[in-house]
Amino acid sequence: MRESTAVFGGSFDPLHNGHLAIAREAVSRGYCRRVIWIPAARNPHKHSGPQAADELRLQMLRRAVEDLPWSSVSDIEIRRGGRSYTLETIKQLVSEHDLAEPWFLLGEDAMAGLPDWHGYSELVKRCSFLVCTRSGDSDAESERLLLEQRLQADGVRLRRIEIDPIDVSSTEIRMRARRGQDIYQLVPAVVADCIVHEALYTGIPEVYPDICARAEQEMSQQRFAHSLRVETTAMHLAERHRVPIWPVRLAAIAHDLVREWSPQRLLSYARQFGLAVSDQQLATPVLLHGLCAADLLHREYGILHESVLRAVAHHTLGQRGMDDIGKVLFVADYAEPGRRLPDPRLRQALQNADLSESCAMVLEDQRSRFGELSPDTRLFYEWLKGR
Ligand SMILES: Nc1ncnc2c1ncn2[C@@H]1O[C@H](COP(=O)(O)OP(=O)(O)O)[C@@H](O)[C@H]1O
Repeated sequence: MRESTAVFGGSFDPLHNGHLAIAREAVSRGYCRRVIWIPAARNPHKHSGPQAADELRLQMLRRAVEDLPWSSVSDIEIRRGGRSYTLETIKQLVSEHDLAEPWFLLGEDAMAGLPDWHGYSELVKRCSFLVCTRSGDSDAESERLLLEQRLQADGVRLRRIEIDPIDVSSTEIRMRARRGQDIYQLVPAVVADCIVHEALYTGIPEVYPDICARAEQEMSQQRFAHSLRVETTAMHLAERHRVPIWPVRLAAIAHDLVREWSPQRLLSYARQFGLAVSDQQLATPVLLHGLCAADLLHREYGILHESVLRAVAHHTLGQRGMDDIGKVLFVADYAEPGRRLPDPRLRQALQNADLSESCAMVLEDQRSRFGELSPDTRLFYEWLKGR
């Protein structure tokens, strides 16, 4: 059947609910019976390539559409490598799959740039274009019509699908992932799981080796060995409590990065970069080492992951509202196997407790050893106990 296949090309870095919605509309409105998703190796109109590796983008896409009988994924552009020219792709698809004239599925933002596509005049003879536009956007309507007339004069065969706008973009998802914010509302769950598991777009796996090397170089041997044990303990805890591993690893290896700085150096760093210093930290500057390490991760390594930064900043005194990554670091720092605990049963108890109970047990142990908790830590304890 002519024009029953739509080719949907894009970077899919990553695939999101907006992409899925337009493909679904194209099928449910009867324009095509199937959609072939084609992740680009490299979009020729963008300065930089995709951030996620080809294999991962492909894997996310495959998992996201595997239950949609009208969908299939092709890796021809990734296999071809280099700039992904749609003309080459269409020619190859037509010859390999005996496709009649296919549709090419496009978002509205891409429509205006069509005349600049490689081999434009040949491309428009080989496929028709299905363009998704925002319904109800009357301001843009006259501009749209002008553009359509221009394209039609060039021989472009074009159909519009009006859809309710889906306000989501891959850029937004990458930014949210970088900050460690929730993305489950914006992408299929399998895609979100993959992004979280691989720490995609966070920059964490990329900077981790440098930070680890710096920790080894700048810390005493003893302290570096402690950091490594905290990391291992934290990874076990993270696995047991289903907390993402990469942010935990980074927080653990970096938490004491500046622990051996002198009080003067900590105070002058905090002053230089305008960090808010509490009275307690002013009186005992070593308490600033978490805050300074978190600031350094952000400033020198571009880490924006909010949970990692908070976990590192507050690993010594704890914090009301601490999330799971913070709790894992807090517990691992106290209970790593190199620490001598007065009550050996604590380690055993931590095996079975949930993360909030574990933090509370650590605080109770600290109180029995060192006396009253500091005011901030008391607030943390009361919060953990639901008070
Ligand atoms: N929220 C959205 N609603 C409708 N179309 C979209 C949306 N997001 C992206 N698109 C369209 O999906 C296609 C693929 O987008 P993308 O993966 O960002 O790849 P690229 O920008 O590299 O082409 C483009 O044609 C784009 O216009």
